[in-house]
Amino acid sequence: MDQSNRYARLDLNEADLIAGGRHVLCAYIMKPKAGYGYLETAAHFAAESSTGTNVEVSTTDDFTRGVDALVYEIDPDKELMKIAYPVELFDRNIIDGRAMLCSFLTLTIGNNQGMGDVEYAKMHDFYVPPAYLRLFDGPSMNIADMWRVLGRDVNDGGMVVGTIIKPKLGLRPQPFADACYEFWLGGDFIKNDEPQGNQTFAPLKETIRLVADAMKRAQDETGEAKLFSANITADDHYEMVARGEYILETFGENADHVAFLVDGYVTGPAAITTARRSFPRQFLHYHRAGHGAVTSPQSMRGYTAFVLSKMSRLQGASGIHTGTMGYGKMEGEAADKIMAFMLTDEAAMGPYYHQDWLGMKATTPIISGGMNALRLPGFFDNLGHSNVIQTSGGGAFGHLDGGTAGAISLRQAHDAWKAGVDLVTYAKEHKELARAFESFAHDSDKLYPGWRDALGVA
Ligand SMILES: O=C(COP(=O)(O)O)[C@H](O)[C@H](O)COP(=O)(O)O
Ligand SMILES: [Mg+2]
Repeated sequence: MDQSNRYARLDLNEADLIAGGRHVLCAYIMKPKAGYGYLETAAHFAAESSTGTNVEVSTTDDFTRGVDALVYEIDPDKELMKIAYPVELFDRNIIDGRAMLCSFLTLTIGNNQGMGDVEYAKMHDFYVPPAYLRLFDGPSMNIADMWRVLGRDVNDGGMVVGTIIKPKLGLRPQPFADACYEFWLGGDFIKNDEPQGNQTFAPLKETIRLVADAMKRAQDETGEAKLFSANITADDHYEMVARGEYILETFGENADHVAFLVDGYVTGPAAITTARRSFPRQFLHYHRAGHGAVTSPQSMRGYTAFVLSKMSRLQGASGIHTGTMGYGKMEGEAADKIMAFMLTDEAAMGPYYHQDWLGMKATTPIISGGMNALRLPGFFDNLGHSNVIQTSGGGAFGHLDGGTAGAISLRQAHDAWKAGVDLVTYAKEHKELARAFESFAHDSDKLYPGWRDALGVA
């Protein structure tokens, strides 16, 4: 059944829809299955994503028609389809009338992902009007709060030097805490790797007790504040809260040095909101393991990493992984920096829509995945600043002289970039950085040809 006479309004103008403030706009790359017309499929997509189904139903009334999602633009050659969703379509909490991200997803990227007439459809951008934006929690904390704990400038405090405890799994509590202590002697911030939780060989309660003690000892030794991002990801809301409460109680006077890591792709928006609302005074660290299944450029369905990032700011993530924009080991490219700008700026342009955040706090980009000291300058040049959390797991614990030297080499690379000094020149006076060149020689050869002669390494 062709529903384009009801669910398509190609006469609608995007600027008018935005000025009207009544619609959430979504841009998709959509291809119909062979034999289906573009507009007809787009209209069926909008129907299935709002008030309709594949046939007319007798229960539809005039009010229903007023909240139809509408296809307002198509470009079949570019496979582009844009849909306007009336804000009233989205479910609201009974407890406080606020918005919920799961409802946004259920409609805009729900059943439409499995339709028989759609070859593929992927969301590349969305626009949120002020009336809907203000119903989201947004972040309560971000990197500024970390800078405050670290005693830095709260507007331009620079890179938070971080790591991920490696190996990814398989350390018992004491060696885990020892690795933390070692890194903290040179660095600022440690996160649990995302699968680390309450394995039988490393019970959370015992591990956290030892890590809290390691933090105290590292702070005494260095005279600096240290930060830990503890994984509280779980299926069960109560389990997450139990973990969070135990962790805060155990860190005691250092509880404000603790972030909570939630793996928000595998657990979904409910776990992010659990952390956001149960622990509004903690930095909420959104890890996104698994997102590549839908966000990879190879995947033609789901949504992009840009969309994932933008959603995380609405939900209230303090920080989210944004990949390494082509400078690390994970898939990504330099142009991914628009993802970071959408997270941090008061207003930013996405691939299709300009978004004004109306004062909603920024979400901090977390840069991670195959990074080390040598890769940082190129990364910062591309981004244009270094106000990010950067975690190097292998890049710290893979340093030939261990985790402390690894941490120091990362800080030195950041200092060199800040000072505008070439990394090889800086390494002549900074031995941990020089040893990073030797530790990650494959990268050094590629990024800094001639480093061997300059640093006197065979
Ligand atoms: O454990 C790591 C990186 O370890 P290492 O530094 O040893 O590579 C993170 O889970 C990845 O950063 C995830 O990817 P992304 O940050 O792109 O979500
Ligand atoms: Mg990891």
